[in-house]
Amino acid sequence: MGDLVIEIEDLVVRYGRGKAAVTAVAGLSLAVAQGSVTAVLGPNGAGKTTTMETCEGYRRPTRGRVSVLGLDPVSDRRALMPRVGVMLQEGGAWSGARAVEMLRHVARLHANPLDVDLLVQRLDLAGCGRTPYRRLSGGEKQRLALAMALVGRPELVILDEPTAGLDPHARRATWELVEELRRDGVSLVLTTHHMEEAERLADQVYVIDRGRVIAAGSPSELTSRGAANTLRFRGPMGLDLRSLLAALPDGSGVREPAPGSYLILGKIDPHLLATVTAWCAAHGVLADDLAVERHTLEDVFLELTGRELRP
Ligand SMILES: Nc1ncnc2c1ncn2[C@@H]1O[C@H](COP(=O)(O)OP(=O)(O)OP(=O)(O)O)[C@@H](O)[C@H]1O
Repeated sequence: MGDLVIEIEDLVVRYGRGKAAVTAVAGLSLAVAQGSVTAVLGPNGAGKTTTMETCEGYRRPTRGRVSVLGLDPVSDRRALMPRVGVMLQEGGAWSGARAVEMLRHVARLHANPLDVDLLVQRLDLAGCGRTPYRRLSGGEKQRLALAMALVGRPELVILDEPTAGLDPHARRATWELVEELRRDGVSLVLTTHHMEEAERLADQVYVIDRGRVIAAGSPSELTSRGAANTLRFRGPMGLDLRSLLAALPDGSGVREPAPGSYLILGKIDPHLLATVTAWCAAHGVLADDLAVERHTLEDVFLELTGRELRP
């Protein structure tokens, strides 16, 4: 691993005090290597935003240590500002200002900004360039926030759910931009609850749940841990999972993540496939859409927590 641009050690962040206190981050450690893309993947409320805000200097750790580009995000905030591009979930913009004017203003604050016109074109912001911020659509706000994070050519970019609410076209444009930045040597951290996004973009993924890291590794390390494949089928809801599990080899798992949607985890081989179809035949179940698929990060999360990544 090269130099670290972010180091978080045993971070605890609590909101409120006493009995009403909420522990949003509960002893989380992670590291971001220079020039890499790191994804922080977790369900709603896992503590992703709180962790990112601590790196951005907006929150103080209740306990633990956070270092960004070797500096303290709170006390060295001024020194870090020009070097770190931040995209918040809420955009952080002025309601009456026009989109492209805002971007030009932010560009002027930086010594060596990107070409604003090019960025506007890449993020498809030309059509709404004269629209006041408060009138932008959700997707336009997201794209503008991304442009504002990138315009100063930061060394490190922190993106909180950069593609939430974007249509597939805008999502792909964002992914391509992230890939280009990485090629240019920029370090990126992004939070997401989309496993496809983490799988496609990230060199390193931290899966977090309830304020803690529950698994970490490259996407292929994570998905090849435990089960390599997943068998899926659809059938009537509420099948007897215990009976099905009893028919399967030791080490297999059976879940019904959504009503009528079944998932079998474990060593998926021809014998197991035959066992499942035989069980279905014996129980009068016609298995629809039966498919063997590569194990995904979504499956990893389900295996580790018994819950789904997305609500
Ligand atoms: N200002 C606050 N005051 C009290 N509790 C808070 C505050 N901000 C967040 N929390 C709580 O802290 C926990 C973690 O929230 P956080 O926003 O960091 O999660 P997240 O992983 O980013 O979630 P999401 O994917 O929904 O954005 C949640 O239980 C949330 O309700």
